[in-house]
Amino acid sequence: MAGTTLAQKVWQSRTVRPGVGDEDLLYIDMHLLHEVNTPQAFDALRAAGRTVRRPDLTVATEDHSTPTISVDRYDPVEGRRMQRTLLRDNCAEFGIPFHRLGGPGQGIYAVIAPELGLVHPGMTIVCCDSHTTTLGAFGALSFGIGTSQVEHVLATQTLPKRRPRDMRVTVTGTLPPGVTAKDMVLALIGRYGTTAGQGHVVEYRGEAIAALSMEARMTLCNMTVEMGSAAGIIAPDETTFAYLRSVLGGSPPAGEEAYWRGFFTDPDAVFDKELALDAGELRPYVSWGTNPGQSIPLDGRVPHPDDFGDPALRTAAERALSYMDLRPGTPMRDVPIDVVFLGSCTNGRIEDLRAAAEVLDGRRVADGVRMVIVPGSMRVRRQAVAEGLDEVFARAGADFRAAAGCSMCVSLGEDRLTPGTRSASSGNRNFEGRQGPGARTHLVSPPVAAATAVAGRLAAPGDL
Ligand SMILES: CC(C)[C@H](C(=O)O)[C@@H](O)C(=O)O
Ligand code: SF4
Repeated sequence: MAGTTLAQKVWQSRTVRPGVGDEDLLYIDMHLLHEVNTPQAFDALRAAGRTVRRPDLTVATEDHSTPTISVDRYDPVEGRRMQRTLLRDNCAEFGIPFHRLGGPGQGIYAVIAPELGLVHPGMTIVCCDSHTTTLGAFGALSFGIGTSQVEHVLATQTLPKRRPRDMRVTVTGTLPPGVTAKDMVLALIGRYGTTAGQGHVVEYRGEAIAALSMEARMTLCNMTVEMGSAAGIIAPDETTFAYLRSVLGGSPPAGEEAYWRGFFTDPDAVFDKELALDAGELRPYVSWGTNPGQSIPLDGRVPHPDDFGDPALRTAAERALSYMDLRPGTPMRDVPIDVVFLGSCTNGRIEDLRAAAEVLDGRRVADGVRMVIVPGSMRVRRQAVAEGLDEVFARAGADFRAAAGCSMCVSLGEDRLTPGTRSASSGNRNFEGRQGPGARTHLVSPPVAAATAVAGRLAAPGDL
């Protein structure tokens, strides 16, 4: 019999009842909540007269619709105020720990969970958010769920789920300097498409993965969902254990680390699908279209719809070029940018801010360009200030926000772009209207975001 994959090992260890129909009943080790998509779940819970089964395994934060200019800024939009009030009240009623805007542990759910030491190898983690895949970087099985599933997990701490298939992406070689995990994942989706991972948990392995920091691994797993995947996962190694020791404040409880070390793929395990990538070949990537798969190297040119053999891809390219107002053949480096956004659960962690600061140090954001930097969490913000990055940003003329949240990654709060504005964003989605109706988004890495702000057009640090 073939060996077992990492994802299957976690799955098997968390199955409380196999084969409920075509689904297994999984135990959920950590349930994260934010203000979007949760009020209805609490209403349903109340209506059924139920309580929250394990409030101690549930953690809430406000992140999506919150202001970032200051932690106590009044939000004039009633719907947004209401959403936040409901989360706060629901958490108080059911005894769920809640991280209020500006609180020391507050930030984007996927950024704070690892910082708070809530994410360990072998866990099952869910949240009402597609980018929950981020946390697979720790060797956990971590996936997004819908509102009715949120209710189920709140009530029972379990979730019926069909077992996903196994896919593996092997990344060999070494990333060239200035090329990041963001470029790796944009290249992967650009090459294999936005449905390549459908129905699969994607395990990343290979020397290029082993060389990545935890932050970079989170970037990679974060965008794995943009490949259509159910989850991304990376086997824990010394890098993982060192991170866990640092957030847990010393050594983990006795026996814990030995348990974590059991979560790896057996050498003879068989995957349903395998892809490969050579990190050594990669360059900075940038999206030109309206889905993350429409990405090419920054030194490339805007493609022509006729370049796509598949009629569906051709039609999508035509539509994207029209929305993005781009002409085929234009060098990507010639595309001027109005706004640069650095932040999000993809690239709003301390390493991302450091990478941008390195580029911005001693330089200025170009005239007519606005650069907004939003920390992924208050902890990230404190660390950035401790390292003096706030001063680098201020000297460069960038706007480093006081409060943490999703901000301009999505336009659910007051941070949004006006129609026709073209942005370089370190987020993960470039869908039509993502940053505001009619706004045009180019996905980039943090160093490219910073270099673009300085150049006023899409650029890599080497171009400055
Ligand atoms: C609002 C939320 C449900 C959504 C998600 O599921 O990912 C958002 O975070 C996003 O990135 O589009
Ligand atoms: S930062 Fe962006 S991608 Fe991440 S949870 Fe918020 S809106 Fe979604």
